[in-house]
Amino acid sequence: MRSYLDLVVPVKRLDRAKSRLVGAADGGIGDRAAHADLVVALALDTITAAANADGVGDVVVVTSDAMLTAVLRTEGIRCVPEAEPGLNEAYRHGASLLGRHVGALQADLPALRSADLSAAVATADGRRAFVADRQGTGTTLLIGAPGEPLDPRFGVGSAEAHRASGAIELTEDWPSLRCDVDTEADLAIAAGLGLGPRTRQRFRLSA
Ligand SMILES: Nc1nc2c(ncn2[C@@H]2O[C@H](COP(=O)(O)OP(=O)(O)OP(=O)(O)O)[C@@H](O)[C@H]2O)c(=O)[nH]1
Ligand SMILES: C=C(OP(=O)(O)O)C(=O)O
Repeated sequence: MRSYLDLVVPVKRLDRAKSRLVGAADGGIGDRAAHADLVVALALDTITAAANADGVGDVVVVTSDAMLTAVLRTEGIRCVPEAEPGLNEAYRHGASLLGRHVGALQADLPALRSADLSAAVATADGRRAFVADRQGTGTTLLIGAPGEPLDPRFGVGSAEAHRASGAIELTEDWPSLRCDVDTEADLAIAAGLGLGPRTRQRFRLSA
């Protein structure tokens, strides 16, 4: 019987997160509250789709942001503070709190469809595996092998780093799982795929 995959989703403090998206929120540039709301919306749409995916068990968000923690907890989402700063540190900390089969999911996938994530989990089939972002250089999902350390290698060039770590690259066409949003252009592409409801409300469509 295949085990459920528990997921760690990290989110930076809202005043520092998604700096390349400043100005994309409905309030435009200079509206820090609107930017924070957009980051929360991206995370909520990602986490909601992830939590509803077949094959996914628990989801834990690692963040040291008090406002984000309050909002996510209202939605019934488990949050824990960072033990130390840094993205891979956040993944390792979250993984240490979960079961024996753990994955790492980026929090900026606002077009994520549960079916794409389920298909990736099923295709990995218990092997250490990853899904590259749309550009092919970054990573949106890393799945650890059951009982093995997650060993996250996120950051610039993480697709190659995960390949080098022995993770199998999952190459199927799952556009919603590959569409991380770093820039306003990425958001427009995600909008073409179909944004989750919170992000749709917050994104100031400039076109
Ligand atoms: N908890 C935690 N999450 C992080 C950290 N660094 C990045 N993340 C999260 O990891 C995901 C991918 O990071 P990036 O795409 O680089 O996002 P970002 O750093 O917020 O965006 P930029 O400021 O534009 O570089 C996002 O969901 C971030 O919130 C960190 O130090 N701690
Ligand atoms: C940290 C990463 O994300 P991004 O490219 O979105 O910064 C990554 O892909 O490893």
